[in-house]
Amino acid sequence: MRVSIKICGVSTPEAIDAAVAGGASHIGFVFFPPSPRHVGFEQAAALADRVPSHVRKVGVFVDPDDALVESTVSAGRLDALQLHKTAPARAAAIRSRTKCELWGAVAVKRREDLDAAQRFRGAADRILYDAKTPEGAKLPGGMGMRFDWKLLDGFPHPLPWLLSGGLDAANVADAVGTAGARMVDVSSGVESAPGVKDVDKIAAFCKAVAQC
Ligand SMILES: O=C(O)c1ccccc1NCC(=O)[C@H](O)[C@H](O)COP(=O)(O)O
Repeated sequence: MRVSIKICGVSTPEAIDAAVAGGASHIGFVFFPPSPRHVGFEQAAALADRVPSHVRKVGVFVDPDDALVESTVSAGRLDALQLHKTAPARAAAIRSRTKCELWGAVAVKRREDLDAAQRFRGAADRILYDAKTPEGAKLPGGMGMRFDWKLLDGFPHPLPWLLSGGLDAANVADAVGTAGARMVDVSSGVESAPGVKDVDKIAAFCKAVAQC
């Protein structure tokens, strides 16, 4: 069965073109100013114009307020919202208000961290399992950190889900096989420097996923 791909933290037309050429189903725009991948409203609008309609646009947020969500959904013509560090009740409210597909990010280091996924039942449409970044880290994602993929093996997922955290062309086949993922997300693993997407790495990642 085909494994779907989200290329996250895209901020240039070249990276969009590479993701689309590689067969990505989703492209992520980060709306979080401390991130090297942050895009503003006008930039998001211009990038969105470049994304063909069969590829879904995902806004990535850290516990956003309503004003930010509304402005970016409109500017980036977003199809889905990926919320980090956001309580399930708040996620449900944003989902109800925007009518966008809602993805709840679950930060994982130990097995008990997976309990958070259950709390998104009824509040989200999909779970993104991502590596938990260290206490006090500037970013809750996009840091190239992995977690133990074996934690997901046999886990009773409450919702459709995707695997994230420290993936790259060299390890994605192992990750998919170990976790049983049908969808993967990558950011720093297809970059040459923080926030700088590398079109060759995007192509290599997509090729590696296609061979899973
Ligand atoms: O990527 C960011 O800068 C970011 C900032 C704030 C919240 C989330 C962020 N990224 C979330 C993602 O979906 C990343 O793709 C995911 O964490 C995996 O990143 P990486 O380990 O670098 O592949």
